[in-house]
Amino acid sequence: MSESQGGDSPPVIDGAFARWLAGRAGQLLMEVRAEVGHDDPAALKAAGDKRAHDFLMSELARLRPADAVLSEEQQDARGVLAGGGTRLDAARVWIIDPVDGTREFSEEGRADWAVHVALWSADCHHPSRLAAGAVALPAQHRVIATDHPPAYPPLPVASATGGRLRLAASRSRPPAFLSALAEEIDAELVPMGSAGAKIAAVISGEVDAYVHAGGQYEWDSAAPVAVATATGLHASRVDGSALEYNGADPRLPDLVVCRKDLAPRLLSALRGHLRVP
Ligand SMILES: Nc1ncnc2c1ncn2[C@@H]1O[C@H](COP(=O)(O)O)[C@@H](OP(=O)(O)O)[C@H]1O
Ligand SMILES: [Mg+2]
Repeated sequence: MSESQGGDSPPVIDGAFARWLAGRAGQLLMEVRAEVGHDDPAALKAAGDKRAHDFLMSELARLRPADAVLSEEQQDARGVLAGGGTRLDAARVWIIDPVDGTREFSEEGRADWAVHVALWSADCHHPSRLAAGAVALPAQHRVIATDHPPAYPPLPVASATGGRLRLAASRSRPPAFLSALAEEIDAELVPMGSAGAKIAAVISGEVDAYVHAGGQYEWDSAAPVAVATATGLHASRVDGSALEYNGADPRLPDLVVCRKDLAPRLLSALRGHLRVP
């Protein structure tokens, strides 16, 4: 059931639970799209955000009551949890983005938007401490998750035949240096919405890498980074340092996700574009 929406009853194992939760929120978002329509994009965005957020929050409260949650709508690290303490004292924190690629969600025909559900655990040995994660891509009819990580991506045809690399980039806010970087490594830019959809495109081998800088938050990348890492891909800050989650400040402004073979070349090229303090 690795690409399915999950079964009917909520799974006990966290990775399968993340898949179940993200898949169900995705189904709700498809219903919202059908009900509200695309005539008023702002109304559709607001309705989708609310329906998916309310569903994720109520299911997490019902099925994982002892865990904390970090989401776009609930990011205050100092907010006291039901059992006492704050998110920063919690052993387990769900990092969720009810709709990633909100703009694309509101645009008719676009499939580059996602639901993100990740679990940060103080006990996890990986530097990111992401113990589980799922990315639902409802309009692509798939959910990818850490319980059954997707296979390591094949070389995209262009790369395998010596053609240009393909770099996924934000449609609206690509890093200022990206065009120069792409030229330097002979890559073409592939504009796409949603961090989750872009990382899913790296995982499937549709593109070679996703590079972002200039602003983003933990919920934009936690779930897809959990899946990419479980798949065996490289995921780091653009300076090569580790991605860390559940910080007091949820800003996590940059990242690069790519195949392991490409990481040294991409990080070396990126170094030339980073401002050294
Ligand atoms: N410069 C920036 N500052 C803050 N958030 C940014 C950003 N660039 C991208 N993001 C966020 O990262 C996600 C993917 O962006 P993009 O589609 O442009 O690649 C979006 O999340 P949301 O859709 O959840 O708001 C977007 O808001
Ligand atoms: Mg987002």
